[in-house]
This record gives sequence, C-alpha cells and structure tokens, in this order.
Amino acid sequence: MTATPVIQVEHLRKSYGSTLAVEDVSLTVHRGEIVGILGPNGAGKTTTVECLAGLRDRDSGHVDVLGLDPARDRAALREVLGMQLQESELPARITAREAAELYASFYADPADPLELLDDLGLADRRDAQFRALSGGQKQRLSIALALVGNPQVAVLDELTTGLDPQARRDTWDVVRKVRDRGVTILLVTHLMEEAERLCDRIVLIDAGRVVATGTPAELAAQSAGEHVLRFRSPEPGVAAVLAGVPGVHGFDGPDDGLAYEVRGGPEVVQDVMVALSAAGVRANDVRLERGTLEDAFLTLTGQDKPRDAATGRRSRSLLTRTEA
Ligand SMILES: Nc1ncnc2c1ncn2[C@@H]1O[C@H](COP(=O)(O)OP(=O)(O)OP(=O)(O)O)[C@@H](O)[C@H]1O
Repeated sequence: MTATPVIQVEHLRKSYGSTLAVEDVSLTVHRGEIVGILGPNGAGKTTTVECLAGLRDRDSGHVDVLGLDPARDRAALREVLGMQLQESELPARITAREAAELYASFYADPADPLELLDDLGLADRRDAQFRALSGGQKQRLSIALALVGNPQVAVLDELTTGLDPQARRDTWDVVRKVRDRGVTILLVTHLMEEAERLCDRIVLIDAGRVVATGTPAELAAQSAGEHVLRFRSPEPGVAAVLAGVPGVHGFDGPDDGLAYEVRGGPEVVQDVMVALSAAGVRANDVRLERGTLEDAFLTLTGQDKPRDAATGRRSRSLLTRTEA
C-alpha cells in the first residue's frame, strides 16, 4: 500500500437548519485502503460521505478527493468516485443487465456492464428483474452500479444492513475483490463486525466528531478495559511470582486450588510468562482476553455513559486519543 492520499477531509462541518449533523470531521484515505466510517445512528456518517461525494454542500472545512473539490468539481468527481446509496431502490421490473447498462451509459469510460455483473456473482441473474433478486443479490447489484463508471474510489453506505450472516460474508468477499481491482473503498457502517473484518482502518465518529482513528486492533487496544490473563497451575509460589511482576495490576486465585486470573496492561502475558518461567513454575490452559473493538466503540463513543440532558452530548474523556 502506498501512502498517496486519495481522500483528504479537514474540519468538515455541515448543518441541516438547526441540526448540526457534522461538527468537525477530519480524515485521510490512502490509495488501496478499505477505510470504515463507524459510528452509532445519527453520528453524521452519511452526511460526511455525501459531502465528499459532492451530493451535499458543506458549511465549512476542506475536502479533496483525487485533487478535486466535490463542491466545485462535481462533474469530474462523478467520473472517478462511485457511490452506493443507502437505499438504492430500482424500478421493480428493471433487470440487472438493463440497470447496469443504463448506469454505464452515464459515464464517459464505463466498465463492461455484463463483465461486472459476472465478477460480482450475478452471471446467472443478469436477466432477473430487480424485484426477484434476493437481498444479497440486490446489494451486489448496487455495488455493481457504484463500480460501473470504473471509479478509483467507491463509497459504500450500509452495505450489508438487512442481510443474513452468509449473505453478509459473501458481500464482504465481493468488497475485498473490488479492492483487489485497485479501487479505494470508503465504507459507512454501524456494524462492529463488518468494520473489524473488512477495514484496514476505521474512523470512529460520534455526534458529528471523529473520536478515534486506527486499525481495528489499535482501536480495540484503546478500550479502557484491561487485558485479562487466565491460567491454571498446581504449583505453589505462583502468587508470590505474580506479586513481583511490575505490569500486573491485580490478580485473583488460586480458585479451585488451580485457576488464576491476572489483570494488567498489553504486556501482561509476556511479563507473567517470563516471570513464571524464570521461577520454574509451569502454567497450563493460558488464555488472554483482550479489549474488543466493541469495548472501544462503547468507551470512545461514550455509549456506556449517559448523555448530557442539555446538550445531548456524551462525556468525551477519551477525545485526546483522536488522531489529528
Ligand atoms: N436531510 C436532512 N435534514 C435534516 N436533518 C438531517 C438530514 N439528514 C440527516 N439529518 C440529521 O443529521 C444527523 C446526522 O445524520 P446522518 O444520516 O449523517 O448520520 P448517520 O451516522 O449516517 O446515521 P445512520 O447510521 O442512522 O444513517 C442526524 O441527527 C440526522 O437526523
């Protein structure tokens, strides 16, 4: 992956009347990345991508997509950015082939619509009417329509909402294949698992602001939850060893004469295993429970904290973790 920025957003702000939908969003997407915009309902995700796709005018801030300003260069942007809309309803009787050919006709240099349908696993559904497609097939068609202009960037919004788990996984495979064709992908989602499985990096948005940016693993590591190490050992002297390990915040055990639970920072496994081994103590059934992306989401969006009654906003004690 090279470090060429394809999308650069700085201090984006957008209101609808008195509703401040996006207060301050900055983000960067590099070529070849799958970047997820993750956040709870109403966080401002769709508004953000609509501003950078040129579908809405921003109030202020700077947006650059492949050297274009979406507010000024709409026509040029349409040729390089494909947008899958949140609810891309097509006429019930249009066939997949007709839809793909129609959308291809909007572009100067479109992909071959039939080849694209084949690539997205719709070869045998080309002549099926839209109303006869399954939920997963409709989503794959809407991805095809977002890609038919041969864009360099695709924006996929709530890609798998309403799909069953298998159709969701199939759709993720399709997105990976699209990336492998060289398309940079910006994905809007409120599904933790989707962000975790699919995205190289995540921009976590809450109440119109970016609250954290990083890989799924980096965000998970930011969760306030401690790492918990569990193991079993029949040997005496374990407690004395644990008490002497600097990275250990606390421990319980032995339960049942065997089981220990040790709490500590990210290095806790290594520190404890080295100390036990140095003391000649054997440990069995070693398990580590890490903070998950879900922990990070709840902590960073403050969903574990009540909203302020006056402002509707939640406490943001972790805002300092936000990447500029
Ligand atoms: N066209 C509009 N007119 C007025 N308010 C709007 C409009 N679109 C969105 N909003 C409001 O702006 C805020 C952000 O909405 P937005 O759709 O960008 O959030 P989102 O994170 O995409 O949410 P969701 O996951 O529910 O789609 C919400 O309070 C929403 O009600």
